[in-house]
Amino acid sequence: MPKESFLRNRIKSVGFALRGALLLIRTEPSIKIQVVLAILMTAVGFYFEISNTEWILQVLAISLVIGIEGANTAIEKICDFIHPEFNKRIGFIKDVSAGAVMLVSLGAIIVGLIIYLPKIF
Ligand SMILES: Nc1ncnc2c1ncn2[C@@H]1O[C@H](COP(=O)(O)OP(=O)(O)OP(=O)(O)O)[C@@H](O)[C@H]1O
Repeated sequence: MPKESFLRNRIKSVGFALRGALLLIRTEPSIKIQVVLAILMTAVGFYFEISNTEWILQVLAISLVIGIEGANTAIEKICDFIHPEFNKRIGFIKDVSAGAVMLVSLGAIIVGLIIYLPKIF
């Protein structure tokens, strides 16, 4: 059987990734909230006419939070699949994964404060 072309494989992978992103948005409440916040912050960015550098930082902060939240969801699903029962080590893995989301979220909040506080006050 002939090997599929490199380009065809890449296009397929993008399709799978898009399906994953849509699944996340449709099924995960935390991702839904973050997407709503991302849309809100984009509107706020237009309202305050933030600079190109500020847009870059805001887009990076938002995509980092949503991306890490997606990875956290995947880790939680793996944990639930391999060990649905209570287990101390599974609890540790889930806590660490949630902690990673909290750390990038804190960073994103600080970026937001640095951008918008001087514009508000
Ligand atoms: N199988 C388990 N064994 C031990 N502790 C668990 C287990 N499942 C969950 N926990 C504990 O409960 C916490 C929440 O886990 P859960 O899977 O409900 O994540 P969540 O943050 O509520 O998920 P979501 O992102 O869907 O809101 C974990 O961080 C962990 O401390």
